[in-house]
This record gives sequence, C-alpha cells and structure tokens, in this order.
Amino acid sequence: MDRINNKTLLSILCAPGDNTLSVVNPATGELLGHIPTQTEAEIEQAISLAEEAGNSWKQKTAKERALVLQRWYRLVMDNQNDLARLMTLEQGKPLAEAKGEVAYGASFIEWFAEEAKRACGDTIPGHTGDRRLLTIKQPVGVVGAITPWNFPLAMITRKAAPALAAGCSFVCKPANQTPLTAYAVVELAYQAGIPKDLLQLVIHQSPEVVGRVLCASETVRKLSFTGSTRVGRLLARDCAPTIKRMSLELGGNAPFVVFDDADIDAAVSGALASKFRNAGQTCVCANRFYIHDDVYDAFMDKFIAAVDQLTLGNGLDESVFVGPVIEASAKQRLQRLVERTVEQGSRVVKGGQPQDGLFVEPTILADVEQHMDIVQEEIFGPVAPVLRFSSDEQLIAMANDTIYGLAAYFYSRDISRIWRVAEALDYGMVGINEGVMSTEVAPFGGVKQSGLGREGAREGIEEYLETKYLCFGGIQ
Ligand SMILES: NC(=O)c1ccc[n+]([C@@H]2O[C@H](COP(=O)([O-])OP(=O)(O)OC[C@H]3O[C@@H](n4cnc5c(N)ncnc54)[C@H](O)[C@@H]3O)[C@@H](O)[C@H]2O)c1
Ligand SMILES: O=C[C@H](O)CS(=O)(=O)O
Repeated sequence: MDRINNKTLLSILCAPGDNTLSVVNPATGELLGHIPTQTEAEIEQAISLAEEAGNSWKQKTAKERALVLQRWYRLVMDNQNDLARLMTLEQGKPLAEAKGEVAYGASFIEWFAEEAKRACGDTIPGHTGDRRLLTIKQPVGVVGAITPWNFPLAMITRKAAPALAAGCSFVCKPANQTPLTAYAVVELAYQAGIPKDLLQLVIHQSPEVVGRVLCASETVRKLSFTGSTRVGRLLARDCAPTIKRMSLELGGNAPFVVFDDADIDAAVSGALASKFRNAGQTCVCANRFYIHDDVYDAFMDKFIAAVDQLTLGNGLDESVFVGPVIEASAKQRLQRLVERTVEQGSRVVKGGQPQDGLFVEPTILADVEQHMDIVQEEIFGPVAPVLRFSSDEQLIAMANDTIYGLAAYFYSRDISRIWRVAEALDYGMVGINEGVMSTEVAPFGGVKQSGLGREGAREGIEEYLETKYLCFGGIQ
C-alpha cells in the first residue's frame, strides 16, 4: 500500500462521511484517504474572509509580498520529492514528471515574486497644459479560481502566484480527483507567511456548487479557470451577470507537423515528449500528426519503434514513462474513440491492446483522414492519429480546421517556410522544432475556443491588476 507519508496531509485527511471526498490512486485503485468538503455557506464565508484578508494584504508593499512569495518558493522546492510522490499517488503521472511539475509550479511563484515589483503604471503627456496624467496599477480584489486534475500543483500556482503578487486574495477549487497536492502546496504557503484567509481552498462533491457560488458572488471580482472548453463556456455564461474579469485556459487540439525538410530524429523525439507526457493528458499535447508524404515512411518507422520502447505502469516505478489515465470514464472514452476511428477507416499500427485497470497502451493510428471525428476531438490520452499531407497550403488549412487554438508544433529547417507557417498557424503558442515549450517566462494561452488571457511571463500579472487613470487638473 503506497501510503501518504506527508504528516501535513495526514492532518488534513479525515474519516469518511457525508461531507467528505475520497481520493484514489489511479494506478492501483487503492483508497488514499478522505478530505472534508465545504457547504455553500462555508464557501460564501471563505469569500468574505478572503475579502477582509485582501484589504490588509494589498496595503503591503510589493517587496513585502515578494519576500513572502520567495519563502513559499523555497519551501515548495525543499519539499519537491514529497510533493512529487503525493502527486504521483493521486494523479498517476511518473515520478520524474511529477518532480518536474513541482519545479514548474514553483517557478511561477519565483517569477511573480519578482514581477510584483514591476507592476508599474505610466505617466502620460497631458492633453492640456494645466493637467498632469498618470496611471497606477491596483489589485483586482477577490479572485475565484477553479483548476484541473492533470497538473494539480502547477495550475494552482500559475494563478495564485500572480494574484498574490498583485495584492489579491484567492479562493480556489482544486479538482476533486487530485485535492491532496493542492492542500499540501497551500499548507506550505501558510508556513511561508501567507495568511490562511488570503489563500483558501474550497471543495464540494459537486463542482457545480462551487462554480455557482463563485460566479454569483459580487465580491469575487475575477474568475480564473483552467479546464475544458465545455466548462469554460458554462463559467463564462455564469460570470456574465456580475461582469467578472476572466482568465480561461481551456482545451486544445494541437497539430504536430513534420515537413519534408525536417530532422526526422528530432521530430520523433519531440513527438514522444509532446504526445505521451502525462499519458497524453495535457492541454498542449500533440493531438493529431500531419506528416509530409515524402517523409511519411521514414517518420512512421522511427515513431513506431520509439513508441514500442515506452514502458507503461505505476508512476512510482522509475522505469515507467506512461502512467494510468485519471479515471474509468477517461479510459472508456479513449477506447470508444479508437474503435470509432477504426470503423471510419483508420488502422492501429501500434498499441491498442486491452490493459488492466486504468492503463491505456500508447497507440498509433495510421490512415487517418481529416473528416474523421478524432481530428476534431481533444483526445486527452496516449493515442496518436497520423495523417498525411502534400503541400504547405493544404497543411495550413487542415491544421487550422478546429475550434481550438492553444498549441501547435512543426518541424522544418527552411527559414522562409518556418516564418510563413508560424505566422499562418492560428494558435496562441507554436513550437518550432520543439515538442515541449511551457515555461514561466513565456506567455501561455490560446486563441479561439482555447481560452482568454495569458499565464506566466510579464502578461500573467496583468490578469490580476486593474489600471486606474489619474488626472490632476488646475496645475498652474
Ligand atoms: N489551457 C490550459 O492551460 C489547460 C491546462 C490543463 C487542462 N486544460 C484542459 O482541462 C481539461 C481536462 O481537465 P479536467 O477534466 O479537469 O477539465 P474539467 O473542465 O472537467 O474540470 C476542470 C475543473 O472544473 C471543475 N468543474 C467541472 N465542471 C464544473 C462546473 N460545471 N462548474 C464548476 N466547476 C466545474 C472540475 O471539478 C475541475 O476542478 C482538458 O480539456 C484540458 O485541455 C487546459
Ligand atoms: O495541461 C496543461 C498544462 O498547462 C500543460 S503545461 O505543463 O503548461 O505544458
């Protein structure tokens, strides 16, 4: 039994009851424990407490806020192994990936501790001689957040860090499948000196209940959501009555393109990293592969051989590259998707064999056509549909043929083609000869129905600031 050895968490776990959530290890099906949930009244109380705590937090100087965030960063990194093990237990990703996520999540805390001190306004040349104009930046106020299970730590810190750096307070609902990592990283924030009422987690058996309370509250001035486009639409609808600021990090459908002039070995390496990271359960995973006719056989031979080397199993086993998917409904959806794609005319050329528990074998589908359902769906699992193309124009049309616009990837060594294709792809982020591009220093986000706003980089803190214009008149 892979028990939780984190004493902090053991203090959070509780006996099963009517108002508790159970947390299960997706690799083994074993119960990890139960956590208490909050009632609607308690969620509303959390919002009130956050508003009060925010009133004093925003009075602190940027440097004072930065010092607390820097302590939080160091505590997260000091506890990287414990947090990573906990993440693997409740989410399933391999330990090495979990350690990587802890460092990635911590990097946002480190980054926005510094950005807190750069939330500057502007002075503006006046439009008349007797006026002086300037702008100042002020915190949005109480921020509500809802985060997904696939990155149970980083999706919280990618929001909480800029919000706290900006002087906001933060009430977050983590995913019901992966609350333990959330509670552990927030406990470290408290140890760093972040007031408990300023940064709160709330959770309910029904996520809709928390969404309804956060969206309806006039005290909550902003909602920051990371999750599916389906839920993002619902939250945008429910935030309309109170005209909330919104950050939406939603679904993706990334094309992964190999041109005839690509470095095939580099493309295969990028394909493995982009497609099978987190068992294919990331918003920026390669979702459909477009391979130029002239290099199709060379790429497929190497891609199939490389996928054959991927080990599937419990993420605590350091030899494992692909862990389980998060829950039974995800596995069933993937099985139905592969079956339907084969019925529509594709062929399984690697994987596709039944596996125990929540494991899904890394699978490659060949002879996929643009009209097939899988080309329009966010797969969110270790399944790689492969299509062919013959011209740049045809490729751009197929790659952009989606409601999503988060990430895209292509491999080419022709600089003119690189610029033409990079500018023509309708996505928020484009990897060029690169399969994994996420970093705290660059703006993360999408266009079309992949979301609104950006996280990380200089842009990330602006999501939690308001710009106030001050006009000084009567200047003699
Ligand atoms: N763009 C990004 O940065 C990014 C990052 C991670 C995941 N995602 C997307 O998230 C999806 C997978 O994550 P998921 O399965 O957790 O998504 P999801 O939308 O089902 O759930 C996300 C969060 O919303 C909550 N939720 C679900 N229904 C809700 C409702 N009606 N009201 C309020 N809250 C609700 C869930 O409990 C969870 O906390 C994929 O589409 C993936 O692309 C996007
Ligand atoms: O799945 C969503 C994450 O944002 C992916 S990444 O770790 O930021 O690349």
